[in-house]
Amino acid sequence: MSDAPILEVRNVSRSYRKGGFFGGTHFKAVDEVSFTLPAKPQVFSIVGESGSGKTTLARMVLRLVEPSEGDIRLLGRPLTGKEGRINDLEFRRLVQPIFQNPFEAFSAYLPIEDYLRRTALNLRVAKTVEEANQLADRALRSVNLSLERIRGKYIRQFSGGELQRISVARALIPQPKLIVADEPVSMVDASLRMSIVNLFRTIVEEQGVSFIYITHDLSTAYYLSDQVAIMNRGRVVESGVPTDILDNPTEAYTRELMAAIPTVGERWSELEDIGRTYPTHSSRQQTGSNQPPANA
Ligand SMILES: Nc1ncnc2c1ncn2[C@@H]1O[C@H](COP(=O)(O)OP(=O)(O)OP(=O)(O)O)[C@@H](O)[C@H]1O
Repeated sequence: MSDAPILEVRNVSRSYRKGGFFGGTHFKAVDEVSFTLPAKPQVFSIVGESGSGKTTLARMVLRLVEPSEGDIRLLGRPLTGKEGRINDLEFRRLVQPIFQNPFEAFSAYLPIEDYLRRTALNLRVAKTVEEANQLADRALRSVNLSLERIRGKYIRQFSGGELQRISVARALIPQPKLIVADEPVSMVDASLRMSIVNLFRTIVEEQGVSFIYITHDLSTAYYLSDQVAIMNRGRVVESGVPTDILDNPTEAYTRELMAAIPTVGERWSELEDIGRTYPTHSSRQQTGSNQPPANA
């Protein structure tokens, strides 16, 4: 296995224009952000309020938006620029997205199995339909589904939670190194959120895939992550392991974030419940238990 970090984000900024063409000003949606995902697979969460720059940062890592300044490297190789840039096909095999709305991730007119097969063939990780079927089935099985179970079905025949699990399966088809998940559970029924979040953890541990988990939800970030970065107005204001950051926030903004979210009372009592029912990732590491909660 290569020792190169999976991802290095170095002093990355993205500017946009605000206001009219005449008299408008530029502002930085992302302002000199740096972080590293080491070679060892992990979940890195980026947490912040709406407008803090999380999606812009995710889109730069996904190469959907060009940084105005700075440098992003995947496995030591630049994502942008001319020298040694990873080509598009290779990039899409290495890095896969999961978006907020699973209903927008698939065509309404194509049976899901066709979509998954096409993903395998387009990414050239399968040469034949038979191989594509095998890859799709393997990916579906890792999210507790199978090709058999989705055969002939269209998106309207699935719930949001099932469809988001299929989005995870789609992302797993090329066996990527990194999945960038932007608010992946915010549109999923609350009762199913933990099962999807637990799935991410299992995928990290069993398949060696790293995750960037973008969320405004501190409780799932705390539970799931190896590292957390708190974003405010385009900047990372605090980062580290979740117990250090969220149990002893040093930044006023982090404390505000914990206090200002409208559902905060429920959130943090929910977190205490999570702690009781589901040990956090770091407490699991301490006890050596790797088991997801029985009811997740
Ligand atoms: N293409 C764009 N043109 C102009 N401004 C933009 C563009 N994309 C994002 N912005 C602005 O950049 C800032 C950060 O937006 P971004 O979507 O990255 O934040 P976010 O933290 O992901 O918020 P949310 O959770 O609401 O998606 C916002 O002020 C947004 O309006």
